Amino acid sequence: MSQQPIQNFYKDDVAICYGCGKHNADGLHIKTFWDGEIGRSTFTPRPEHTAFPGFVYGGLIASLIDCHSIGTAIAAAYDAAGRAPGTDPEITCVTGNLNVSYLKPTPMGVELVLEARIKEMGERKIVVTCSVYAQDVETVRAETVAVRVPSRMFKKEAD
Ligand SMILES: CCCCCCCCCCCC(=O)SCCNC(=O)CCNC(=O)[C@H](O)C(C)(C)COP(=O)(O)OP(=O)(O)OC[C@H]1O[C@@H](n2cnc3c(N)ncnc32)[C@H](O)[C@@H]1OP(=O)(O)O
Repeated sequence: MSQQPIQNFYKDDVAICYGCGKHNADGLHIKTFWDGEIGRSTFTPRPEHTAFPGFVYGGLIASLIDCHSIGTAIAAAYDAAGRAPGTDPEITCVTGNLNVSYLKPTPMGVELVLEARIKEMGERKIVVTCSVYAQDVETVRAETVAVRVPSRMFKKEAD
């Protein structure tokens, strides 16, 4: 298991994503630990992340899956290239498609565990599956299409 989350290797000037940017003070700070096979993440929803009494808002869960799956895709792509994360040329992805199935209501008050796996590793398209567990019960399952893009896509025109 990597000691550092892949998000620690995102360049400082672009690390402002609401879901996973280390420089977004109001963000969720989602962290992805890749062990060569599975991307793991944990998150404990806060009271403001409630949908209805006792259960987690689905949009929050989709956000967790989104950034964790993109992080898993990026970490796996560095692995597939035989390179350490953060080495140049930088590998960057965005979400092309995010498909989420809510299998059961997800309870508040417990740590959620996310496990993501690579289903397909293409030149540009990386398909990632992700399950969310609450106390070992799978409550959500998703499939994400991560698309590799040039890192300049993250820069503003003026930069
Ligand atoms: C490290 C620092 C990071 C730092 C930054 C950290 C980022 C955290 C990211 C959080 C995640 C987000 O929320 S990202 C924000 C939300 N997402 C976006 O805004 C993306 C908006 N969409 C786009 O920009 C574009 O549509 C792209 C880049 C996704 C694709 O456009 P394109 O570049 O023209 O792609 P194209 O050549 O047609 O296709 C390339 C391959 O991807 C597939 N593909 C393309 N689009 C899709 C799609 N929507 N759904 C399924 N599959 C698709 C194609 O079938 C093809 O597969 P094949 O033929 O190769 O097999």
